[in-house]
Amino acid sequence: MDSEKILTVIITGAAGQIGYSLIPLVASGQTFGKDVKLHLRLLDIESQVEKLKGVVMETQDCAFPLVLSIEYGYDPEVIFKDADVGIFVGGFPRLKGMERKDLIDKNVKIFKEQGKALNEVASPNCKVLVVANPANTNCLILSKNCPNIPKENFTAMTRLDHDRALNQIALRTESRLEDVKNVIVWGNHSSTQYPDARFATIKGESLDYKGDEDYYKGDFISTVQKRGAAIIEARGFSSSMSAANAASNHLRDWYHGSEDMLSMSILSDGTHYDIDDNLCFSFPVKCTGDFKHEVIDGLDIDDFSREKMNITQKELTDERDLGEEQ
Ligand SMILES: NC(=O)c1ccc[n+]([C@@H]2O[C@H](COP(=O)([O-])OP(=O)(O)OC[C@H]3O[C@@H](n4cnc5c(N)ncnc54)[C@H](O)[C@@H]3O)[C@@H](O)[C@H]2O)c1
Ligand SMILES: O=C(O)C[C@H](O)C(=O)O
Repeated sequence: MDSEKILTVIITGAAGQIGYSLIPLVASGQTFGKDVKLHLRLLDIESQVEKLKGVVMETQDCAFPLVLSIEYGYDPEVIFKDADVGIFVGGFPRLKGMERKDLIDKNVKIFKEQGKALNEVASPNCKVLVVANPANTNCLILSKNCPNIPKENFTAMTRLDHDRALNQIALRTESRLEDVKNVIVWGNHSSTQYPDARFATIKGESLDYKGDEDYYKGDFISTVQKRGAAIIEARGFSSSMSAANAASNHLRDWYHGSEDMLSMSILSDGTHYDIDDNLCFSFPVKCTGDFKHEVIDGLDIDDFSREKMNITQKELTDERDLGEEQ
């Protein structure tokens, strides 16, 4: 008989909006499967522990059969113990009037401290997904402070942008979402990202990119780039249901593997698409199962795309340099 599969999964920022949508996806088995039992470890800051307690009570009341135990608290060295998977949702939010630099300053401190705790107490095979913004730079900082865990175990979330791009193409071409494949989001999870529809397919046939080039080089890109801001404008809060869904999709496909071309932000090593090393950059990837992924190399990069990739690379380089000043 196979031994029971058990994962210890930590979620930071668990008292927040995304946490509230993400916990049921993970705990119900939608993320890792119905045959994987879970120890849930939930972290938030000290002032939010009472709220987190309420979230824990609700999670208990869902009576999820897969959940073996739940622990919660505000000390990363306690909560990160033996973690197999870390989902980093908690961070300092951008407040009115804050510059990007202020946001990076605040989050560098958090991700340095959490990286050190992860390094000390998590499983050395721990797999990481960073959601909290600035997600790519937070992920880079986390990994730099966590030398015991291999670099390929660190990812940041551009899956929401990827899923947004799929949806825009389905709407534009009046296709079913399940028929649209092979979009790519390059670069940063920010308004400089480059959503690239050149290789997209519908029911296995190439998208008519050339026939609608003005749209795919124009409104398509800006709609996906600005979708997060449009949701904040409409809802008064940043995306949380769709962000939690994307986090779950990212982890599901990373764990189980997928036939699809997906977008994941990973730590660059300088060998893919002339992107510098030492950045957390979103690439087209193939997930091969058991938390393994490979960059899909060899796609043609035309002048238009290179220009877009350079813009987002420059932003990531600037963010990294700002972070390193701390
Ligand atoms: N990558 C993406 O696609 C994507 C999409 C949507 C939102 N986001 C980002 O995800 C993050 C969370 O969004 P939300 O809507 O859940 O925000 P939220 O403000 O509702 O929740 C964030 C939670 O994090 C907690 N927190 C703050 N500092 C912490 C720390 N040091 N340790 C642990 N917890 C801490 C807060 O107390 C709060 O409970 C934000 O940074 C947001 O910008 C990313
Ligand atoms: O929180 C934000 O700034 C937006 C969020 O990252 C999103 O893409 O919805």
